[in-house]
Amino acid sequence: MSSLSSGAMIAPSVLAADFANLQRDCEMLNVSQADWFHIDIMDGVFVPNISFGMPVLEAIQRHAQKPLDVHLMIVQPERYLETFKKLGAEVITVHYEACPHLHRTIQQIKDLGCKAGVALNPHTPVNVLEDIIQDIDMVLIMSVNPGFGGQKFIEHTYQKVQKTRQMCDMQGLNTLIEIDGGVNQKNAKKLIDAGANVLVAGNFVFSSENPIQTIQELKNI
Ligand SMILES: O=C(CO)[C@@H](O)[C@H](O)COP(=O)(O)O
Ligand SMILES: [Fe+2]
Repeated sequence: MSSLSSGAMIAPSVLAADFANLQRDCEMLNVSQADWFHIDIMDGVFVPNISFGMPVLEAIQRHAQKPLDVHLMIVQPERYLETFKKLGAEVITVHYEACPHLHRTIQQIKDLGCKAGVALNPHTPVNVLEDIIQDIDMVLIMSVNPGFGGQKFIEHTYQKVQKTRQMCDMQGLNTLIEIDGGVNQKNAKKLIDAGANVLVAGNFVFSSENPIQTIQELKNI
């Protein structure tokens, strides 16, 4: 897993790729400066949308040459952790709001040899992580309501990033902070300054004229 001394890791969200040209888009990400492939799994229950499931992930795995960062927007994610590991997940993120036994779920992810992330919806305060932060590798802060790509970035996110970074610093932790939703060139620098070190970008990358260059520009921030 790559990391940088400055700037942020970039995880383009495959949800915004052209599914009729998935191999082409995976190969584009392979040659780009992207660090991870961000994979959004939505079940139509936890979020009001269904994205894609195992067969599509299997196809992505065949072509992706970078770590798969799997964002599970599903209820009872513990049912499928092993399957996602088999399908190439290196980072598995579950939602705080979907896991009544979060500590156990995190242990299950780590026992599989994956990095464990916890995602927070926009309305969930970061202090709910106080007693789990030392056990996780990444906090994913949703900067839109989960379920759809292409939404408008929620400005309050900067404050949540700062608070999360402070919480990590106070406990001497180097936890990754990933921001997901509406990320673009305008908000990326402020997010990094606030303490983010992984930026997910879907539409900003895939709807741009030159996605490779767009990723490079985000990477240079
Ligand atoms: O998890 C989600 C949405 O629920 C995201 O990963 C989106 O797929 C990001 O897409 P953009 O907002 O960058 O278009
Ligand atoms: Fe996501």
